[in-house]
Amino acid sequence: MIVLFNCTCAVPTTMDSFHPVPVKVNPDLQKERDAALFNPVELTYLKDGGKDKTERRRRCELLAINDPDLQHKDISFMARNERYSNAVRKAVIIARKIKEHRLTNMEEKQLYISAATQYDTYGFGLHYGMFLPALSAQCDEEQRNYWLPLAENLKILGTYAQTELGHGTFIRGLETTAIYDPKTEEFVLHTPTLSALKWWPGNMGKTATHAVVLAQLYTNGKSYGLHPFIVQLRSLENHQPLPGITLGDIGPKLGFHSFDNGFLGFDHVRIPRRNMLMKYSQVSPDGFYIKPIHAKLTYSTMVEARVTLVSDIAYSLSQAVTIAVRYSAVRRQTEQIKGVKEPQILDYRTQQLKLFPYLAAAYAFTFTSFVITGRYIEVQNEMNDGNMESLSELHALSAGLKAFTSYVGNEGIEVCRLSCGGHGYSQASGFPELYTLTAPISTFEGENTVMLLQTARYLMKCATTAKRGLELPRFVLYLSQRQKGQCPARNESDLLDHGLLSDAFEHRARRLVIEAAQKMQSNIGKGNPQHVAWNNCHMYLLKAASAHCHFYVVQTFVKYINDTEMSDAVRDILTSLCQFYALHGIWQNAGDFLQDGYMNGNQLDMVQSLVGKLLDKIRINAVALVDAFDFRDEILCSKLGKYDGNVYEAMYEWAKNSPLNKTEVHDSYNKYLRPLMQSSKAKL
Ligand SMILES: CCCCCCCC/C=C\CCC/C=C/C(=O)SCCNC(=O)CCNC(=O)[C@H](O)C(C)(C)COP(=O)(O)OP(=O)(O)OC[C@H]1O[C@@H](n2cnc3c(N)ncnc32)[C@H](O)[C@@H]1OP(=O)(O)O
Ligand SMILES: Cc1cc2nc3c(=O)[nH]c(=O)nc-3n(C[C@H](O)[C@H](O)[C@H](O)COP(=O)(O)OP(=O)(O)OC[C@H]3O[C@@H](n4cnc5c(N)ncnc54)[C@H](O)[C@@H]3O)c2cc1C
Repeated sequence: MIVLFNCTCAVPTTMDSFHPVPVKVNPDLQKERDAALFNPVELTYLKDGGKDKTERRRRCELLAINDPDLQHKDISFMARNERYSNAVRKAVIIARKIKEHRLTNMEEKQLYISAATQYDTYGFGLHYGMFLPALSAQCDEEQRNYWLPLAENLKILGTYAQTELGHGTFIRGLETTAIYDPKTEEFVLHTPTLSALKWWPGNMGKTATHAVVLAQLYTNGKSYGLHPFIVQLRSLENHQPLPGITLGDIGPKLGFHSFDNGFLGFDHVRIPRRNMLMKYSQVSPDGFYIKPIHAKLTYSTMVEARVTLVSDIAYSLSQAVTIAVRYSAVRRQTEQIKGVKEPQILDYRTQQLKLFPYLAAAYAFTFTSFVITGRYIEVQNEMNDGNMESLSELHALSAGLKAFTSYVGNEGIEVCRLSCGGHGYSQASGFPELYTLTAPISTFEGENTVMLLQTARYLMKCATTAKRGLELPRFVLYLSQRQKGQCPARNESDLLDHGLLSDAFEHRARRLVIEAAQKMQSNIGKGNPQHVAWNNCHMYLLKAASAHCHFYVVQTFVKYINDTEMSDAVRDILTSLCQFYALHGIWQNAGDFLQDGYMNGNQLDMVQSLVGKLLDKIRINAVALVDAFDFRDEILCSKLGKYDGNVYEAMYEWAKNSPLNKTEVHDSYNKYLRPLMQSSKAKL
């Protein structure tokens, strides 16, 4: 009874509709599309950066979606071994097809990969996501010329091995050592304790042949801290671990079932001196150490990854709201008037209050990801010219935004799942994979609390700089400006003003940053050492960092609408969405706006009333807003979020494919149930 589930044949698509023309669209969904006040394709073009970019994206996605070699049964029906094997099989095909389709541009490659992997992890995720970036960023020219062609042509497969069993956050505490031996001009890599085993790196358990390993460098008897080394882990002949190397898979996890997160131990493994990545720091043949121009350049791979994760979260949250909004438009529940059709659940205010904040956040985070990616490229160019001035700023911004957006994203995906009732719990909904793929973003690439505290650390320094009247970078300039007294809103229409809303978030961020700085000062004033004062002030610091990020997102949303050309209809709906994002944020954090008297009870009443009124405006356009994300069914992988809205038919077809339905009578009947029931003497 098993059928190949993902084999949806491509039906010709028109320019405006990326979706195959369905035989029958659920009438409720059609009604929503007909009633929308803007054309979603215009918003799609805007989000993609232009009509030609949308067309290019669609072409890349269709190349993968229509490829018979990439089809397989639904991963929900696969056991872990099969899933791992399928992910590796697909990764190999993807690599071949990228060449065949001549996809040389990085963006096109990524689009193709993400369409080909659908809602599973990519079998070479760490190779492309961290190994190659680490080599690009940390190799000197000679090393680049040697290693990059090998890695780019998949002659070697890599991972990024930093975290250990005993330490993930506190990387200065990592225990793996790399001791230089000038006699042989080699480093000796060693795992001195159980807690020093590398633990977690993706694709390390079974796939990788090489790793960028982060280890404590010792030369001439002195310790110089964490440095990156490229190490061969497995034979290129038979894939066996090399002598002195212990490798394995760390076992099943909450999700990431297709991924071989691994462990790795070294027993005095020797590597050539030039396997230390030497762009920023070097060890000469006689063991002389040359230090980098900035102490934290070793950490740059993580900064790049955190920037990427903001886009990843925006993408996942957009998928979640697409599923939940479409489903809420076709699902009807609870008769209100006897004999009259039950309402669409999307009409319930509570449903709107669950979904629309995350719909707005999905757009807000998408625009934020554009800005932070742009800033990353600028700073990268400065750094390539030897100017490290903005590295701290980029670290603070990327760490904070990765944490802020992933908290909201994880929470949003779970709320979307809950909003779909029982069906949200089925694998058919797509939510279990979406949730478990996105959940660890709050942990990896820097645990979220720790990341927000890094942002707070930077903000505390800025608060001191501002107090001294010295210049601050653009994104924290507001800290040197004076508080503006009370919120000037007199009526609801004032509260819809984007400038006023952005000012409110600015005021809150500045107040909370200054408050945290004062708390730190008074704690230190009481004689506490810095680290004790820091711990005592965690609750203020976390709030300050979070408020700063929230302000950054609101400000970015406002600026995007002000600075971007768009039709009046699209501007109108994005304006409402931005107002809603900001007003809902004020309503949810009312205490912060009331605490210092910036807003009063009357203004808060108006905020709440506007949140209610904006629900109506978004309600009419909700389906069009999620259609504008432009996810094909093959990418969304959800029976609840199907473009045609024929949810029940799809769920029934999907359930029939469950492996338990292969036979009418399951083996366990003859093995267990029959003996139990037939041996029983008990009378009915
Ligand atoms: C990810 C995209 C891949 C896409 C592929 C998709 C498929 C694959 C799917 C999933 C892939 C998952 C991949 C996951 C990988 C990982 O998780 S890799 C491991 C990540 N680990 C971490 O992020 C560790 C977090 N910890 C740290 O970064 C640090 O320990 C720390 C918390 C920042 C503290 O560092 P340290 O103790 O050294 O520093 P401090 O004393 O606190 O601070 C000293 C000063 O340095 C500044 N600083 C810290 N970090 C940076 C940085 N990165 N850049 C610049 N400056 C930095 C810090 O603020 C201090 O500054 P100050 O002295 O001026 O105040
Ligand atoms: C799916 C997945 C994939 C991964 N892939 C990789 C990979 O490819 N390569 C790799 O090297 N690593 C990888 N990791 C590891 C990951 O980077 C770490 O788990 C992460 O950095 C968090 O570190 P930790 O586990 O030590 O958490 P811990 O630091 O032990 O966190 C536990 C708790 O302690 C709190 N805490 C810790 N320090 C502080 C502090 N200073 N102040 C306040 N609170 C604190 C945290 O907030 C948290 O609540 C992966 C992890 C996962 C889950």
